[in-house]
Amino acid sequence: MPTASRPTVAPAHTHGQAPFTAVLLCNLGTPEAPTAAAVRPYLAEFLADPRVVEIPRVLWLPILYGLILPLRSAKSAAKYATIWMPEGSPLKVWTERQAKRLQGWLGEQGHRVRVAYAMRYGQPSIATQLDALADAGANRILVLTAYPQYSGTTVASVIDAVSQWTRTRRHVPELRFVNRYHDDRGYIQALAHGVQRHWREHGRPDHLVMSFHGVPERTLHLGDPYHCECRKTARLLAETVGLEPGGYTVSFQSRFGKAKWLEPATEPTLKALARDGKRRVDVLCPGFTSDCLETLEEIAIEGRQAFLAAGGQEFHYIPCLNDQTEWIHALGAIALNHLAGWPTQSGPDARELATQKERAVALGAAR
Ligand SMILES: C=CC1=C(C)c2cc3[nH]c(cc4nc(cc5[nH]c(cc1n2)c(C)c5CCC(=O)O)C(CCC(=O)O)=C4C)c(C)c3C=C
Ligand SMILES: [Fe+2]
Ligand SMILES: [Fe+2]
Repeated sequence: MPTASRPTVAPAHTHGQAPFTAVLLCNLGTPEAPTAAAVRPYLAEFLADPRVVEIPRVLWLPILYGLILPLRSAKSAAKYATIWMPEGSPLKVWTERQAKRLQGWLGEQGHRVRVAYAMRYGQPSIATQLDALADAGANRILVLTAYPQYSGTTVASVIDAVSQWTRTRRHVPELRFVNRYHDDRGYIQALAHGVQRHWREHGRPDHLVMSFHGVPERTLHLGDPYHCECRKTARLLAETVGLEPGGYTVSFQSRFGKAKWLEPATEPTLKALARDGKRRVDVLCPGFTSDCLETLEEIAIEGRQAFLAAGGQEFHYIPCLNDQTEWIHALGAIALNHLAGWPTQSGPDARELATQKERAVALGAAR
C-alpha cells in the first residue's frame, strides 16, 4: 500500500487551473469576408433572431430566405468591400483592439482580470468564447456589450445567447451583465474628447448631427428604453461640448423593412440641413462604439454624398470611440464598477491589496 502522502488533487471544477474573473466584450458581429458567400450566413443568423425582427417565424423566414438573403447578400458585400481594412472588417478589428487594450490597462492597474471578445452573430461566437473562458477556469464572467444604449434588439439578444450557453454547461460560472452605460461619465467624456479634438483641428461646424442606429418605432411604444437613452446620451454630450439645443439634431439611421422606424431619419435630416443653408455639418455616431459598415459606409460615404448633393458645402464625419485611450479607460472603469464586490477565489482581490509589493506578489502568483 502506498504511504499516505498529502493529496494534491486539484478542485474538480477548474481541472487544476486557478479560477479567475473574466470580462467578455460582446459586439454585434460581421461577415468574415466582403463577399456574398460570407455575408449571407452572417445576415441569415442576424435576421433570423426573433429579438431583431419581431415578425412571427412562419411569416418571416420564407421572406428572409426567399427574398432578403438572395437580394441583399451581394449588395451588402459590395458595401463592405468599400470599408474593408487590411486586417479585416472594421467592427471586428476595433473590437479586438478594444479587448486587447482593455486587458492591458486593467493589468497595469493591478487587476487580475482576463478580457476576451465575442460576436453575437458570426465568429468568435459567444458560446465559443464562454466555453474557452470556462474551460480555462473562469468562475466569474462579466458580460459587457458594445452597446451603450439598451435595446431589446441588441443587449437582450446577447443575454439570450449567454442563457442558451448556460444550458450546455454543468458547472455554470457566476455571471453579471452590463445592460447600459448611455449616461456614464467616462463614456460621455470620451465622446466629448473626440468631438473637441476634431473641432480643435478643423474648427466648429454650423450644425452637429448625432446619428444613432434606428429601431422600429413600435418598440418604443412597447416599452423599449432605447429611444430615451439615445436622447439622454445626446443631451449630456451636447452639454459637455457646449452646444445649445438648436446646434444639434438627433437622428436615426439604417432603416430596414417597411415598418415605421424612429424619426427623424438621418439622410433626410442631412438633406434638410443643406437646404436650410447649413454650410458645414459634422456627424457623430455615439451609439456605435466601433466604426463599422453603418458608420463608414452609410454615414461617411452615403451621408456625405446626400448632404453635398443637396447643396451642403462641407461634411465631416467624426470617428467612433474605437481604441481611443479615453474610451479604453472609461470602458475599464465601467467594468471595474460592475466587478466591485466580486472578489476572486484565489486570494485577495487585487483592488484591495494595500501596497505595491502585495500587488506585485499577487500578479506574479497569477502568472
Ligand atoms: C432588421 C432590423 C435591425 C434592427 C432592429 C437593428 C438594430 C440594431 N443594430 C445595431 C448595430 C449594428 N447593425 C449593423 C448592421 C445591420 N443592422 C441591420 C438590421 C437591424 N439592426 C442589418 C440588416 C445590418 C447589415 C447591414 C447590411 O447588410 O447592409 C451593424 C454593422 C455590422 C458590421 O459588420 O459592420 C451594427 C454595428 C444596433 C446598435 C441596433 C439597435 C439599437
Ligand atoms: Fe443593425
Ligand atoms: Fe446600413
